[in-house]
Amino acid sequence: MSLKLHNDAGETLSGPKLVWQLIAGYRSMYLWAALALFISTSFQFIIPLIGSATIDYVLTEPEAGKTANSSPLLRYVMDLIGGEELVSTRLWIPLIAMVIFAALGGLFNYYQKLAAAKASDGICKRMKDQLYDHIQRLTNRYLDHDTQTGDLVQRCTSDVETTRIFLAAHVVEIGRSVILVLTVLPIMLSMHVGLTIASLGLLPIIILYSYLYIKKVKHLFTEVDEAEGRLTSLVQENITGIRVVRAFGRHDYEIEKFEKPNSEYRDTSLKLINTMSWFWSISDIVSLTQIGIALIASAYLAIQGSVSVGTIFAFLALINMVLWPVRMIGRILTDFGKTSVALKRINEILTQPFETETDDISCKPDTAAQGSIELDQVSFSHSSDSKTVEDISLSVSPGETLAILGPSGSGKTTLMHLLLRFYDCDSGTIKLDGNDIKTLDRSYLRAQFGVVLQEPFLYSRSIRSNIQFGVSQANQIEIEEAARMACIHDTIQTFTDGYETEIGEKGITLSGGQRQRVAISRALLRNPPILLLDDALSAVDNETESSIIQALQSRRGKSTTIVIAHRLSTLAHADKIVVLEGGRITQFGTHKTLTEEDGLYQRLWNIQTKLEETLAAETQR
Ligand SMILES: Nc1ncnc2c1ncn2[C@@H]1O[C@H](COP(=O)(O)OP(=O)(O)OP(=O)(O)O)[C@@H](O)[C@H]1O
Repeated sequence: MSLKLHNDAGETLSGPKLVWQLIAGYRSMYLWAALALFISTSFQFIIPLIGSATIDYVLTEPEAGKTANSSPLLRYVMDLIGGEELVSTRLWIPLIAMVIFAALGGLFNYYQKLAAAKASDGICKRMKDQLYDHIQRLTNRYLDHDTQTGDLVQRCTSDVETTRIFLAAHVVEIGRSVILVLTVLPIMLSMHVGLTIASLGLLPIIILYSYLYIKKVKHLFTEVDEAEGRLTSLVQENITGIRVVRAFGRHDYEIEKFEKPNSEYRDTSLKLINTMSWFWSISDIVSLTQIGIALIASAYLAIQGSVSVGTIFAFLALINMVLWPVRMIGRILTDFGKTSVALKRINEILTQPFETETDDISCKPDTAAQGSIELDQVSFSHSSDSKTVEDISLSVSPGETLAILGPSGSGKTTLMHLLLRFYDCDSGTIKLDGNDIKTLDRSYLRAQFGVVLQEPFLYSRSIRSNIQFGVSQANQIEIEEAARMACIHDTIQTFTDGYETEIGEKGITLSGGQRQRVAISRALLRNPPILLLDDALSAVDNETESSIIQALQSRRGKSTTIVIAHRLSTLAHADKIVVLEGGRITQFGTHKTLTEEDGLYQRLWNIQTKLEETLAAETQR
């Protein structure tokens, strides 16, 4: 059952509606917990009443007026445990009765807590699953511009935990408070109306005060949560970039940079603690005043002889039973304030549109693509300032190799992202096998590509599971074949654990070139109709580069290949070469035609061949 925490207008629900929606699917479990709570609370009531009845009918001298002023309820309780004649000779009866009721109360309390914990853990697991699932499907625009990784992590962990604590400890506690107030009140009223008013008169004030106070300070919970989110993001970024910090000797700068959000977090936390301390102190003063008033009123009525000692004993025990949960209402409201802020932040993610939200799929072929690609007047901008790629038209036939060259920032990677529909082009069309990719199912579309991104990301898992990432059922022979083509098989064999070698945080660190080659193996293992290599050989040496190119050429005709590179040696073999400058195609041809044509390609060719000649001459000397 999926979680829906907002109304039709997309606003996060609030108050009881939010809690009701949150516990959807687990309401019956909470009902059982509430029932257990009710039974456990009832047993708790009986204990002081047994004590009071024993005081009034057995322990107090039966002077005129005293037992006569005892309440009918205590009379009933005394009869229930056997009557004063029996109890006066067997004082252990009330004692055993109290122990039995306490034990039964404890047992039901245990069940109540277990049911609430199961429900809260279940709700939060569902919430985390849903968040994780949703994050996988968010649009690239949202991930690029509207959020930070650390903040996302905080929402999925700390905010969910805040919710869990509230659900485990407080949802049933609200029930307890309501049950207590609703049951204790008639019991007290049945015993003595005046003393009840004196004992509970401040209760509405405490409840109203708690409600208004928490409402007023709720914004502080948001501030603390946001400050924590900023801090988490900074820590996450810093740990990821720790080598850069060290290489540039920027520890002091980074420590100083950390100081500000860290201080902000401390200051907002302190502000919240200070505000809440005031809240608790004032609520304590009112509660203690309430007990004081009850004590004075009891003493006055006892001196007058209008209430029995047992009634006073019962009242004092019952006031404590009610005041504690009423004071808990303050804590519940506080935690509910925190939880509703956390849920709002969680809901912000859950209400983000999926990247597939506006898809209008009219075409989902059953077979793999042939691999023909056609771009017709494609334009796209990352921001409203300028176009990232403009008016791009080109075509690649199945099995052909297209190379893209261009200065940094000219839009090469963006073009690749458009092919994969990480973004949709603003105008123009991209077709795969004659079908507009906007009409194709995204997972079908992406399954047609083997991609090596510019910064290949590898998981902290074994080399095998990294290569196997896109084809989990691939066997050892297929994995090794892909690794051989990417010229990484021999290197893997030198590792003690071979393909089982753990990489990343859990194991060895691969060099940049090795990472690229593992990523190429991963892409090749899919045997994709289209292979996209974005600067995928930039970190490998010339010799390995030429071996990989040879291996790729041996696959010629099997896949359409699109290669982005800065080194002309990587591009020269391509069937077609496109030169991209400032987001536009400025040259188009083959290596031969472009070396003869005035332009960027020729200039780079001249520089690179001259460099190679100089190097060769230097080596001969
Ligand atoms: N997610 C993004 N949000 C905003 N702008 C972006 C984003 N990605 C890229 N850009 C901008 O788009 C332009 C083209 O970037 P792109 O990565 O496509 O260039 P490139 O030709 O692949 O560069 P390089 O050769 O350095 O990899 C750059 O000006 C870059 O700043």
